[in-house]
Parts: sequence; structure tokens; C-alpha cells
Amino acid sequence: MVPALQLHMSKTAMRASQKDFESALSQVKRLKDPGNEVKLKLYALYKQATEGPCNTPKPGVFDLINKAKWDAWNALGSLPKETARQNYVDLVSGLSSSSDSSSQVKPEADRKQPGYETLVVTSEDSITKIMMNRPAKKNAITIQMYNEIMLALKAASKDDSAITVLTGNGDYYSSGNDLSNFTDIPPEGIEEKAKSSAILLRDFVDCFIDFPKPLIAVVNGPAVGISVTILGLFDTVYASSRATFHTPFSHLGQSPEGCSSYTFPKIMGPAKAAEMLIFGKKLTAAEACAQGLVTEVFPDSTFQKEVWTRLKAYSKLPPNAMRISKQVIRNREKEKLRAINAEESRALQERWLSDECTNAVMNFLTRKAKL
Ligand SMILES: CCCCC/C=C/C(=O)SCCNC(=O)CCNC(=O)[C@H](O)C(C)(C)COP(=O)(O)OP(=O)(O)OC[C@H]1O[C@@H](n2cnc3c(N)ncnc32)[C@H](O)[C@@H]1OP(=O)(O)O
Repeated sequence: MVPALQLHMSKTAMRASQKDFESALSQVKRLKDPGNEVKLKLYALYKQATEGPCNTPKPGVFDLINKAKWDAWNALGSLPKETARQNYVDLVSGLSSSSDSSSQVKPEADRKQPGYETLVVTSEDSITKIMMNRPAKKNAITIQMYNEIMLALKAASKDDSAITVLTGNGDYYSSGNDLSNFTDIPPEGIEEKAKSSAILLRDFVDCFIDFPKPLIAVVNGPAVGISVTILGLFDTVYASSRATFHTPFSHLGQSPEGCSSYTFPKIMGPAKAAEMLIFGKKLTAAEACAQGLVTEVFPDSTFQKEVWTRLKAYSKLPPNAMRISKQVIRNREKEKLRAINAEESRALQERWLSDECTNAVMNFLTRKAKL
């Protein structure tokens, strides 16, 4: 870029940002109480934007409020003042843009793409959003929903959106595989059912392995089973503080899928992965974040606003650069992931024929067992 033009552009951007910052400062006074976590975030960004990195002495352990403020500011490290100012403006605009603070999203009937019964698929602001839409069944994934998610991902890989999001409608992200999928046995028998389910599973997970654009999970509530395991194939995972992460495979007489037998030990180390995948330990959002499965946790009260503000900003980045970056990060693992997916699907095909699995599913369907 011509240096003079570059200088002009950056000065304009900084001036605009300073103006936005001042208006955000007055806007923030009119907001209803956004809760302590957001207030701390606002405080930290304000201090960073106006004074730069925190270099004041750390308050004593009993000075709880000032220590919390200092920690929040100090956590921003050497974030540049301009970026802090911009983040402050984005956060305030997200907080003001909608008065709806609930985690339930109303399906956007007017903008939704036709042809899906179990999903609401929308494309707006260079973001394709695929929302699982069986809230009364906790977004349990039926055979139809697996097929529709694959269709939606294939369409999103070719549309002009820059990023793609998977999320859930209602209080759950997803309760995983719909256990009544196992009851629809074809005339060819149970072996045939297990075989076709293994093929479906392999094809479904391959779609995530091969997805070419940045893929983001917006985990709006508890996540179970396959909705958790495939998170290792996403590029970013944002979670509400209400979300939990649970893979009760042994309880169900089953074994891990979604390449989690490979991605989880890689992400969180073998010992933590084994506790989740073998013993079914349920993680809170904070624990999942500490272990690297989740990118960032947001307070439930501001989850939708904060996440969508962030995603709208990301979706404005150059789309080709984002795609190439993803390829560079992921491509060398693709063949390996496909082989792991095939192996996990084969193991499950056998598990689905076991007494352990049949009894666990029957117990759930006859309401003798719940997680
Ligand atoms: C073909 C490819 C296979 C890939 C392999 C995948 C494996 C997995 O994903 S394993 C994980 C399977 N999921 C589960 O085991 C979860 C089972 N569900 C539960 O334990 C509970 O429903 C709950 C803890 C998720 C929620 O409990 P609660 O808040 O008490 O709500 P309800 O149980 O009353 O649920 C409301 C409604 O939704 C139905 N439902 C919820 N989850 C599922 C599910 N996974 N499969 C089928 N149906 C589900 C539940 O039966 C209720 O229905 P109604 O009784 O008709 O209201």
C-alpha cells in the first residue's frame, strides 16, 4: 500500500474509533446492569484503552474488589490501546443492540433457508448459521438431522459466507444422538441397522473433517455425546457459562466417535481425555475451557450478544485468507482424521449390537435411566 494512503487510513480509523469510544462511554451509563463479569471486562478494557498495560501494584488478597479489577486489567497483558478501545466499543454495542438477554433464540422465520425440517439455517453478515431446532427434545440428533446438517455444511462450504456457525435452539446445545434412532430396525435386521448407522456416522464426521471455512460452535447450553466429540474438529468453540460437556459412552455401552479418541488426548492430554471418554466425567464450561476444548466462556446473560458481536467482527476479515489459514493449520491431519473416523465407526458398529448398548438404550427409552 502507498505509505501516505496507509497513514491517512490508519489516522481515520483511529479518529473514528476514538469517537466511537467516547459515545460508548456515554452509552454504557444507560445500560441495565450487565452483571459483574461484564462490568469487570468493561473496566479492564477502559483502563487498557486509556492508560495502557497494567503496571500498578497488585492489591492485597483481602481487597477483593480492587484485586478482581486489577486481575481483569492485568489479564489484558500488552493488548494495544487501539485494540482495547475497539473491543470496548464492540462490547458496549453488543450489550445495547438487543434487549433480549435470554439464551433462547427465536428462529428467524423470515430469513431462514427453505428445505430443512430439523434445522434453522440462515445466512447474514457473511455468516451462515446452522441452528439445531428440536428444543423440546433437547436438540437430540435424529437420522434426518444428521442428513440435514451434512446438507447444510455442504451448502455453506460453497456459499459466499466467510464463516459458519453451529448452535442449538432452546436450553440445550444438543443431547447427542437421538436414542430412538436405534428403534427403527429395517426388515434386513439389526446387523444391517448397525452397518447403515456406522456409514452415516462416518459420513457425518467426514463433513466436519473436510469443512473448508472457519467453523465455530456456539454452545448455548449443555452438550452431550456426539455434539461434544466433534468439537475437536471445530476451529473455535464459544460456550455459555451454563454449558456442560458430557460423553457418557461407557454408560451407554458405546465407545467414542467424532475423532475424539485422537483429538481429545491431543487437546487435553490422555489422562483428562480418558476421564471424559471412558468414565463419562461431565465438565463445566470453565473446566472445558481450562482443558482447551472450549476457546472462551461467556456469562449466560450476555452470551448471545457478546458472541455474535465477536463473530460479526471476525466475518469481516478477508475470507480467502481465513480459508487458507485453516487449510495450513488442518490439512496435514486430514488423512489421519479420516482413518480414525473410519476406525471409531467400525468399533461402534459392533458396540451397537452388544447387550450393554441395547440395555442402556432400552432403559432410557422406557425411562428407567437418564444421564
Ligand atoms: C448414528 C450415529 C450415532 C452416533 C453416536 C452418538 C452417540 C451419542 O451421542 S451418545 C449420547 C446420547 N445421548 C444421551 O444419552 C442423552 C439422553 N438424554 C438424557 O439423558 C436427558 O434427556 C437429558 C439429561 C439430556 C435431559 O434431561 P431433562 O432435562 O430431564 O429432559 P428430558 O429427559 O425430559 O428430555 C426432554 C425430552 O427430550 C427427549 N430427549 C432428550 N435427549 C434425548 C436423546 N438423546 N434421544 C432421544 N430423546 C431425547 C426426552 O426423551 C424428552 O422427550 P419427551 O419425554 O417426549 O418429552
